Amino acid sequence: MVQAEKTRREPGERAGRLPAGVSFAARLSFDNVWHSFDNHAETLRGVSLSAEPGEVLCLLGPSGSGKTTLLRIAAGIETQTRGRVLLNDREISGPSVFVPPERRSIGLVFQDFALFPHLSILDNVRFGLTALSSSEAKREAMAALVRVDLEHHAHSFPHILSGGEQQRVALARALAPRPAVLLLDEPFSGLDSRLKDAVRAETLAILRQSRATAIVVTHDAEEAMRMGDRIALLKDGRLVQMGTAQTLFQTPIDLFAAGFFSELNLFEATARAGRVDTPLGQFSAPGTGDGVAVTVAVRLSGIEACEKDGETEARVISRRFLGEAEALELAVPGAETPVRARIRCGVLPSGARDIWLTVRKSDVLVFERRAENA
Ligand SMILES: Nc1ncnc2c1ncn2[C@@H]1O[C@H](COP(=O)(O)OP(=O)(O)OP(=O)(O)O)[C@@H](O)[C@H]1O
Repeated sequence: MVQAEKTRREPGERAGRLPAGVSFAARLSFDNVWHSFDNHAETLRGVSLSAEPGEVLCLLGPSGSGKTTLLRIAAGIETQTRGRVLLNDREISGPSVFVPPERRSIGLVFQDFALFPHLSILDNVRFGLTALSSSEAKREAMAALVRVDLEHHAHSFPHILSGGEQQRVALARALAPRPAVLLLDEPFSGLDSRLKDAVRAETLAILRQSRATAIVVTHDAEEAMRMGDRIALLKDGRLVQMGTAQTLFQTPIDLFAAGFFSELNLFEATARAGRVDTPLGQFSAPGTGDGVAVTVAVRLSGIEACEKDGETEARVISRRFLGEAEALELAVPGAETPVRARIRCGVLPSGARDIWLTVRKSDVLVFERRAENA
């Protein structure tokens, strides 16, 4: 299966061969959206966000944070309890408006692809093209299959296709009606990890070419960073932070956001004169008042280790080989629990025991301790 995937063209090549955009991209906005299932706690609590025309927006968050529910509300297969959904400033769902799913120009790709096993690939893709004549629907479906490079499988049945190919059929089916917005719910979660990177890159290329606005649900921060023009991070039904991957990674709004993007060592400290002391050294905490309790988060990847000339002494407790990197557990004077570090392989000689650490300042984040961070 993997071999066959490799013989295809690169995604970028496809863009040159086929006609450009197929959709009129639209802005999709959620305005103060609340939701709860009958007699259950709130699933969404006042979410307001917009996906801009033509952008790929990733909805990121842990399991149960409300990502799928938000997508289903946009598609019209779930209804919010309060708030509005707008497509290009036109309300498609609100207190007195409900545009049915088939009239929203919004396509949906499900987690499990949801292909009909008894229909050919072509008929699967044709399925949503009910507004067209039979011959037009066939032509459009074939064009959508060409777009995902699967026209040669038009008359095959889903079971003979690899997971990656099935995902592309699902994408072709969703794109065939030329939606203004495409919603993808964990589209790569069913794929073999070796296939994932290739299918993700291809999907992104196809989305760009289609020019549809896309909202992609994922719980994987790395995937969100690879795919999203912007990322909306959700927690417990609330929008925590929204921005580019760089913004969320470099300036996370709180400890939750920081921990979602990086593995962290945490130290509790008290700010004094704009600085905080930790077992890994003293760091600046600009703007933090004297006596304020803070959590200092140090990225595992921000700790460098060497045999001499570092800033903090440490003793190696354990080392685990991870290929390009090595995971270290270290005893550091003053630290109640082992400090973890992720260093490049080969930096420390095997058998190194007493070592020195240096922390990159850009990998230190200081957050005032609040109830939810504590
Ligand atoms: N039909 C339902 N009835 C009651 N509660 C539900 C129902 N479907 C989902 N929930 C709850 O609503 C919350 C949000 O679910 P949702 O599927 O939107 O989260 P999610 O972020 O997409 O999670 P996941 O990544 O696990 O799919 C969860 O706590 C879930 O248990």
